[in-house]
Amino acid sequence: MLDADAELIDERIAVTGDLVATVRELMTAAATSELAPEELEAIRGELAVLAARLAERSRPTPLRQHLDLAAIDRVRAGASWPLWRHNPLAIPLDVRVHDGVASADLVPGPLYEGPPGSMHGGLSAAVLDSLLAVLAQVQRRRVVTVGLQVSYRAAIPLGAPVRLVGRIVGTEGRKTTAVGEILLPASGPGQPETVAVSAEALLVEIPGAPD
Ligand SMILES: CCCCC/C=C\C/C=C\C/C=C\C/C=C\CCCC(=O)SCCNC(=O)CCNC(=O)[C@H](O)C(C)(C)COP(=O)(O)OP(=O)(O)OC[C@H]1O[C@@H](n2cnc3c(N)ncnc32)[C@H](O)[C@@H]1OP(=O)(O)O
Repeated sequence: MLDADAELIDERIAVTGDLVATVRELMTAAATSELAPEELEAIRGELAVLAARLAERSRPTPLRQHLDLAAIDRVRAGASWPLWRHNPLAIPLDVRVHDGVASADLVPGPLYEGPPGSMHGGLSAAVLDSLLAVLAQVQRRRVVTVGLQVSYRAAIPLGAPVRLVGRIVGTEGRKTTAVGEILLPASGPGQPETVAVSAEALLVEIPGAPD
């Protein structure tokens, strides 16, 4: 690949990431705005114009940054992995892997609501699945999830920080078992974090290099 092509791809990845981050802000603003209905209708018209403009040239699926062998090396050297940066429907996570433990910080926003005031269980499952799949992929295994068992132990309030952690507990042939947790902050100094959600994933290696 020519340097100029690589630069263009890097620029597209960066600019689309920023665009999608702004779209996420827009999604929250649209869902929660209490402006007058006429104003909402006017804004909808302006946004429809922008959506059509973006769609003038498009690809079939979202832009995706590849967690390929080179990116895996960077993550193993301490860089975080910006998971789901380019898909506004997914919850973005900056995943770090240190000493075999994957972690990410998250503040559940208003759009993550399931039961009133707390995070939707399917979304909790999705973020843990993503974290554990990345962790397996960082071991240079191209995997898909074939099973995910989730236990919901405490509600996750919206707007407050939580921490995701995950580690691999077993590998047998093509199969990797990994466990993860969503942790609520300690209530005070010296207090433990509370496990709000725990999950165990069974991941199976599929042919091909990680990408
Ligand atoms: C929107 C998604 C985007 C995904 C993006 C991916 C990467 C992005 C890049 C970097 C970031 C990475 C990840 C983060 C993002 C998201 C990832 C989330 C992960 C997922 O969300 S991924 C989607 C859901 N996932 C599937 O779409 C899998 C469907 N599935 C199959 O494609 C086949 O099932 C396959 C090919 C896996 C195996 O098929 P096969 O024919 O090659 O092999 P076989 O059947 O022999 O299974 C081999 C051994 O696994 C055991 N085994 C199989 N299935 C089992 C089950 N359900 N329970 C218990 N054990 C099971 C067998 O018992 C045997 O075990 P044993 O060897 O001991 O007999």
